[in-house]
Amino acid sequence: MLLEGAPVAKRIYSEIKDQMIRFEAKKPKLVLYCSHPDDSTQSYMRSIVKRGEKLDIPVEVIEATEKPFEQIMQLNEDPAVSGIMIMHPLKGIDEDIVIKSISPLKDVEGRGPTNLGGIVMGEGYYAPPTAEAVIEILKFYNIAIRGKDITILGRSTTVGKPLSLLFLKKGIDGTVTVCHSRTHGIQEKSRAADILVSAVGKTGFVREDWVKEGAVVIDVGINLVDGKIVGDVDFENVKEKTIAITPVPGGVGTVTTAILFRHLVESFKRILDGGI
Ligand SMILES: NC(=O)C1=CN([C@@H]2O[C@H](COP(=O)(O)OP(=O)(O)OC[C@H]3O[C@@H](n4cnc5c(N)ncnc54)[C@H](OP(=O)(O)O)[C@@H]3O)[C@@H](O)[C@H]2O)C=CC1
Ligand SMILES: Nc1nc(=O)c2c([nH]1)NC[C@@H]1CN(c3ccc(C(=O)N[C@@H](CCC(=O)O)C(=O)O)cc3)C=[N+]21
Repeated sequence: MLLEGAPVAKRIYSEIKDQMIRFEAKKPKLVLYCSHPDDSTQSYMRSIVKRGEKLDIPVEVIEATEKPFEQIMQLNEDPAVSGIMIMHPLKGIDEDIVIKSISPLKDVEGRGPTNLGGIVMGEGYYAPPTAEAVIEILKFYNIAIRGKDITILGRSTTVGKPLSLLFLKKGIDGTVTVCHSRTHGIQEKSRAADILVSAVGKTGFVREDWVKEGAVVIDVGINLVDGKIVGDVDFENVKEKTIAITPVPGGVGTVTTAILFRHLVESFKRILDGGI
């Protein structure tokens, strides 16, 4: 089975549109905060702006000045702003400090300590959209997670590490192994998985002999080869061994942006309900 992201994203966008109708004239706004964005960041920002246009949700791009802290404080206090995305990399500015200064309510990418820490505790926090997208795809296609052996390749703060915690949550109930560049026996650990997730950022990283017969493979990687997007998984060979696999493009990435907008609408609702 091909685990396409489009139907998953479509359902999320339709839920967002339903909620927007209930808000009537009021609208959430997303701010993309950037400093000298590189090509990949610019293209991602363009795709978010476009999606905002389709959903009739304003997306504003704000460039960093020499006083980033004051800018963020202003955005935190502005009731018209529902979500803030700190575009990575933030050139010439300490990105960590800026991330820590966003209000947790508006941290729709779940990058700050409150939201990241919140995943350890449970509900009510924003998980990084990419990590959440992986779980969303598995649930959409009714792939059982409970009690399964899951191997995650990659331990970044935006994907691998938070995803391991989402899989561990009570009610999701996966058993997780997280691998990284210092892991011994990564091939065996991959082969042991019922569900294998690759978030490494290397083309052809996951080969056929790394995958158990009948496994589910989720490819988070986005790598540019000759101007084309490819994942981490040697798709053509690996797919024969799997019962389900995500394509790249058209898989996890498609759902990631939808989750981002879902968080934005949630933040908008919370701010409406409770004030900032
Ligand atoms: N689909 C989507 O929406 C998104 C896709 N991505 C893509 O996912 C991929 C991962 O992104 P991100 O997590 O930010 O990347 P990072 O570069 O932050 O992390 C990569 C991880 O892979 C590990 N790794 C690198 N080389 C090896 C190796 N040879 N063996 C084992 N582990 C290795 C690193 O280990 P160590 O920690 O030891 O260095 C690290 O934990 C990228 O291709 C990125 O473009 C990212 C975000 C969103
Ligand atoms: N705060 C922050 N969050 C990010 O998530 C972030 C960032 N900064 N800075 C830049 C990088 C780059 N990035 C990409 C996302 C999608 C595609 C991409 O190509 N997406 C395909 C879909 C890919 C697929 O379907 O799998 C598309 O939009 O058509 C590329 C690059 C996010 N980034």
